[in-house]
Amino acid sequence: METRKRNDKGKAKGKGKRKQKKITAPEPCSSEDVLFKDIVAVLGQAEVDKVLEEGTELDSPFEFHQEVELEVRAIGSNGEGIAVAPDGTKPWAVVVPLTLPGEKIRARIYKSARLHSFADLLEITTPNPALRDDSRVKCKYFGACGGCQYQMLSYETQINLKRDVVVKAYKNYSNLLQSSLPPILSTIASPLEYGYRTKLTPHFEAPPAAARKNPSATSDGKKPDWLAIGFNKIGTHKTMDIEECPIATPVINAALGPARERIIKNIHTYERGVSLIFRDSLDTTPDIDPRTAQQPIDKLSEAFTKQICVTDHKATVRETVGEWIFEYNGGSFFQNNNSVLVPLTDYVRDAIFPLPSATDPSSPSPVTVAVSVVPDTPRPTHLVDTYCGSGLFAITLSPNFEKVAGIELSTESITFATRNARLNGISPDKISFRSGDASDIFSVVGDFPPSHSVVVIDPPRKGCDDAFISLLLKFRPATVVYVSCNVHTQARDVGKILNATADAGEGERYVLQSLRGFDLFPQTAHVESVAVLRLV
Ligand SMILES: C[S@@+](CC[C@H](N)C(=O)[O-])C[C@H]1O[C@@H](n2cnc3c(N)ncnc32)[C@H](O)[C@@H]1O
Repeated sequence: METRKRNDKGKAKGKGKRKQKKITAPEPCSSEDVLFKDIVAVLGQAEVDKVLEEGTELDSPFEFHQEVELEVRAIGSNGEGIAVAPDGTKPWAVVVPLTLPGEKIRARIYKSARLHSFADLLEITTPNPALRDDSRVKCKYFGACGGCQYQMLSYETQINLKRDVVVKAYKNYSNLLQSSLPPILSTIASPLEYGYRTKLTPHFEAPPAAARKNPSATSDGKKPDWLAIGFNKIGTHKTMDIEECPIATPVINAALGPARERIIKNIHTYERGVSLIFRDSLDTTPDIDPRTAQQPIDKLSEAFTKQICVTDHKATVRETVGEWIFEYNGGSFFQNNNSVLVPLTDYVRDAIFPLPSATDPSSPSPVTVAVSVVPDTPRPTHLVDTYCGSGLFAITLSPNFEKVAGIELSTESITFATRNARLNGISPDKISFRSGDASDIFSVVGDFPPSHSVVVIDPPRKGCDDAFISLLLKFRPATVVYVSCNVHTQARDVGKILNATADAGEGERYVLQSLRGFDLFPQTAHVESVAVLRLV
């Protein structure tokens, strides 16, 4: 993390001199950094430069707990409204959750940082009816719970905002010229707007010592006032009590009540805080023997229609994605919105094997193309799924390839990926998984022909490290599909890949063929993004 001493130029010297504050620039691509870039866009670069030059970027014009009247100018990539300090004050932004551009608000300042303060919303004095309709809100905790930001917006507006996030991310982090970016397509909607989350992780703190010593005080079934089982309150690390969550699936909501009752009854037995897990799963009691599993698995049998809620981090969870069956460990990674996984995996497949263009005269019927440019590359035959988890992309895309290799850090996920391949009847001669750092895969795919290979990249939020990118560039697959839960690190990494090959010869240079967001988390500001890179 970059730090520098504050420029105290022009400040009183000697006695009474203010102690120098250390200015810590946010970690690049962190949510603070993303917010700061949004703030600069609102205040204007020239104004910001002036304040930075003066060295007064930490001198908030507001007192702690001051109430201010503001007009919101923009909505940031993290979902908060960004207002500016009233006329006559220095250029200064105020970040207020749950507010929308054009709205006039009253807010109370609670924290200040570089060129901005954070404030709690007190009142929306003039709402923006073109965007806000509070009757859309489906959750009684909305506005207090930190989970959702967008329930007052139409779903179309949410989708449009998420496209803007992708656009801004590539402008701010890719280090690419606008001319090297394809038109950023509209964000693909989630089929379910509520009731989609297949995983919930509420938490609670340990009881106070007095409650542990006096179990009778908590064993009457009534929830003590000090106990909150739920999620963080907006903008805080304080837990708020949550009895239901409308973005979670009905199966999870049905399990929340009984689980809460058990915890309340036994709370005196807990010595530490706990993070719970609720995962929507198919019934896992009928075991499937991978050695005898046939494809397609008979999903019409009861085993594949009865749903349960898994609440043990170590238990197996089972779900289907179209025709494919997946099992994974309750505590391990799996995408949290099942409804969008067929559209997502189909999209990746269609991006790798583009359909003929609607304007293509050889096409028998008009079809929609998934991509903007279709270079003449040989049909891919080999797939490398990096950061593969329990094999989502490797397995769902496997029919289109002769050979598939996956790699993933979690040995548990790799055990499941291997089992999932067997459950789905894919031969071990065709598909293999190994545990390790993603960059290790390039030492074992030496027999994959790069010109016929696709590398899928789906890393955690921090993106890829430089070692991975340099080995990827050495391997130089014809196609790279980068799926990301953090479009800012994706933009950074895609920029590195394109810039590293910008001066390369024919067939050695990557272009960004298509880019678009996917909405895995409706009602929140989060956006997933898929970038398709091709060698030209
Ligand atoms: C966003 S998830 C994607 C998983 C999978 N593609 C899916 O869609 O289910 C990222 C995965 O990367 C794994 N991971 C994290 N760091 C890694 C690394 N250095 N090398 C390989 N895998 C890593 C995590 O364990 C996690 O399973």
